[in-house]
Amino acid sequence: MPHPDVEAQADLLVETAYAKVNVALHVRARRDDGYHALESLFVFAEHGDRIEGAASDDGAIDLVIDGPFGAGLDAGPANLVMRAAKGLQAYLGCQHGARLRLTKMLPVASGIGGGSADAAATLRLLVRLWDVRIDAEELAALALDLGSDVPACLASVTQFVTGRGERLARHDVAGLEGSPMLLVNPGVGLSTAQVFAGWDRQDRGALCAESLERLIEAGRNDLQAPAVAIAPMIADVLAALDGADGLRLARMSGSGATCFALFDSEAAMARAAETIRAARPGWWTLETRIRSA
Ligand SMILES: C[C@](O)(CO)[C@H](O)COP(=O)(O)OP(=O)(O)OC[C@H]1O[C@@H](n2ccc(N)nc2=O)[C@H](O)[C@@H]1O
Ligand SMILES: Nc1ncnc2c1ncn2[C@@H]1O[C@H](COP(=O)(O)OP(=O)(O)OP(=O)(O)O)[C@@H](O)[C@H]1O
Repeated sequence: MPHPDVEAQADLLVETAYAKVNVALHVRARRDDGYHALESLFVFAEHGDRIEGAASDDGAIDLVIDGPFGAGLDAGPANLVMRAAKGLQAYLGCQHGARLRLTKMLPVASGIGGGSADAAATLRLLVRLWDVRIDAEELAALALDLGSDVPACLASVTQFVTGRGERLARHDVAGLEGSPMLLVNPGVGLSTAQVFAGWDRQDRGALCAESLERLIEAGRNDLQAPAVAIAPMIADVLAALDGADGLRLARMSGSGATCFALFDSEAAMARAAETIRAARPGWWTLETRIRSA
C-alpha cells in the first residue's frame, strides 16, 4: 500500500532491502575500539523488506512503518531508515525531503541485517529520488556510520568481508548464487553487542571461501556458541534442519537467532520448510534463493 500522502504521485520509487546471510563468520580478534576483526562471506536473499519513497518540497523526512514485523518498531529518529535519510541529507547539505514507507517483512534483531539492509536501501532510494551524484567511497563512509553491515548491504551481492565489516571484495563462489535457501527464526531477538561480548576470544583460524565445499567443511560461525548460550532455542532450529533431504549446509547467520539452510533443489527446500512449519507453527520461515549480481 503506498504512503497515504503520496498515493497519487507518479514519482514513487521502491527498493528491496535484501536480507543478509553470513555463510561463514570467523571472529579473529577483539580490537581496541571495542569492535571485532571479522572474516565473513556475505550473501543476500532475493527477498527482504520494502522501502518506498516520494519527494517532498518542504525538506522534511517522514516515515511510516507497516508489514508483518512493523509493530513495535519505532519510526522516530533512531530508526535506521530515518538515520540514513538524515545522514544523507546532512552530507548533501540539501533541502530535499522525502516521505518514506518501510514494509517490515524480516524479523527484527535476528542476524539477517534487516535494519542494515533498510539503511542501505534508503540510501540507494534517496540517491535516485533526489537525483544526486555521490562518490562511491563517500557513500560507503556514510553507510559505515550507520552500522558495520551497511556498506556490504549497499550492493547486496556476494562479498568477502573483512575489517569491522567495511572492507569488501566481490567474491562469487561456484554453486552459491541462485541456490535455494531457507531461513528459519524461532522468534527470539538477540542483541548483537551482547552476543559479541560472549565470544570466548579464541581465534580459530582464517576463513577460506574458495569453494562451497570449503565453506561447508571448514567454515564456522564463531558467534553461534555465544548466541546459543543466550538463546538455547537456536540449537532446536539447527536440530530441526539437520538431516533434511537435500540439505547442503545449515548454520546460524550473523549474531542470530536466524539460521539458514542451503538445499540442492527447490523441492527439497519446500519439503523441509513444510515439515518445520507443521512441527513449529510459531517459527518464522522464508523460502528464498541466494541473489545473483
Ligand atoms: C554480526 C554481523 O551482523 C555480521 O555480519 C555484524 O558484524 C554486525 O553488524 P551491525 O549489526 O551492523 O553492527 P553495528 O551496529 O556496527 O554494531 C553493533 C555492536 O556489535 C558489535 N560489533 C559489531 C561489528 C563488529 N565487527 N564487531 C563488533 O564487536 C559491537 O559491540 C557493536 O556495538
Ligand atoms: N529499520 C529497522 N529495522 C530493524 N531494526 C531496526 C531498524 N531501525 C533500528 N533498528 C534497531 O536495530 C537493532 C538491530 O536490528 P536488525 O534487525 O538490523 O538486527 P540484526 O538482523 O541482528 O543485524 P545484524 O545481522 O547486522 O547483526 C534492533 O534493536 C532494532 O530496534
